Amino acid sequence: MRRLLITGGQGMVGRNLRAHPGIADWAVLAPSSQELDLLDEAALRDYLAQHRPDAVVHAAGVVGGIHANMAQPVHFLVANTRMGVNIVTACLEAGIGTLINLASSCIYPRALGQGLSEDRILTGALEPTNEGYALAKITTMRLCEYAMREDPALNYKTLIPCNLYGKWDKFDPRHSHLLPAIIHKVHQAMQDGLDEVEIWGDGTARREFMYAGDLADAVMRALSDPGALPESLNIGPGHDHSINDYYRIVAQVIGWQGRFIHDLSRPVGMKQKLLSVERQREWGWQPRVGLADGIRETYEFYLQEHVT
Ligand SMILES: NC(=O)C1=CN([C@@H]2O[C@H](COP(=O)(O)OP(=O)(O)OC[C@H]3O[C@@H](n4cnc5c(N)ncnc54)[C@H](OP(=O)(O)O)[C@@H]3O)[C@@H](O)[C@H]2O)C=CC1
Ligand SMILES: C[C@H]1O[C@H](OP(=O)(O)OP(=O)(O)OC[C@H]2O[C@@H](n3cnc4c(=O)[nH]c(N)nc43)[C@H](O)[C@@H]2O)[C@@H](O)[C@@H](O)C1=O
Repeated sequence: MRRLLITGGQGMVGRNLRAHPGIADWAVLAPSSQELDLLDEAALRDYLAQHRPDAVVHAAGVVGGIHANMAQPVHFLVANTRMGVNIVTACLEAGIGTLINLASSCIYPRALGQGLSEDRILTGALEPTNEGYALAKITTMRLCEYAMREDPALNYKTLIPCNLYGKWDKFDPRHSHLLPAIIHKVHQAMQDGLDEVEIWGDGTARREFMYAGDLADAVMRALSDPGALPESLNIGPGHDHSINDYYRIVAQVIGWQGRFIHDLSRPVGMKQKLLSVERQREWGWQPRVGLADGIRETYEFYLQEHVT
């Protein structure tokens, strides 16, 4: 059986990948950061030499929502750049032919708003609230492209997902992305009998969110024929909603009937970042899980894992 190393195998994306039915075709290596610290170049080299994976999915990273990114730009830039450079160079050294690298829609110029197509990366200034993280992601993506330029036999391909949510998400408000934050806030309001929930900003900014189980499906498909992938490929539903819409939809799914207020002192970040899914369509794939269903699944997970 072919061996697959999933970095970040204990994280949200990694756990969803390990739960995908197609993973049964692979012997999976999913070390935690304690077992394999990707910041430790020598340990990574030894690990690859010992375990000799046939392919690698790079889903490890220092990841968080707008608040975490703004609070720790040094950590987000340094750790993600080091991890990215280490995994790509170690894979090259170990002679691994297939690497699926995960970037993020925040690598696009902030002013574009919508129709973010893969050829527009590095055509304008980045969003300041996550610039450090975006620079790290761009560096790793470009490194993959340079590696393929030097050796066209390699498949070091980058998937660029939109914002994600799902099982194994982080719900702690210090780290969370928008959707898990809403689930936590609305659930807490319901538990505490509150009739008000606070939205950061005026709620008119827009975000594209995809269920992490769908990203796992895209990664599995990428692994099944990495040669068919372009160098970089956006992954998302191709439509977005306003922040206010997400709050309304979560409240509906959870069954909370209070009202929303806006805290205009909170950060808003990009007004819109909607991916172009033209290449994704040509690739012949699209996400399947609708927003209300995905939120329902995520809320069930939250209730099982996070509420005592
Ligand atoms: N969540 C999102 O909305 C989006 C995520 N992405 C990308 O998808 C990928 C996965 O994100 P997600 O699953 O949400 O993130 P998580 O925070 O859930 O998981 C990240 C994983 O990275 C691992 N990790 C962190 N530091 C190290 C290290 N030094 N050495 C080894 N492993 C480390 C952690 O391992 P451990 O738990 O063992 O410490 C953790 O399990 C990232 O590249 C992210 O940028 C892209 C777009 C959107
Ligand atoms: C995927 C991408 O995700 C990150 O970018 P982001 O999309 O800006 O992050 P976010 O998911 O935290 O959404 C934030 C939007 O939502 C609004 N908002 C309302 N109320 C809450 C709230 O309660 N929490 C949060 N976090 N945001 C809120 C908030 O005002 C803003 O408009 C990158 O840093 C980087 O990690 C990355 O790659």
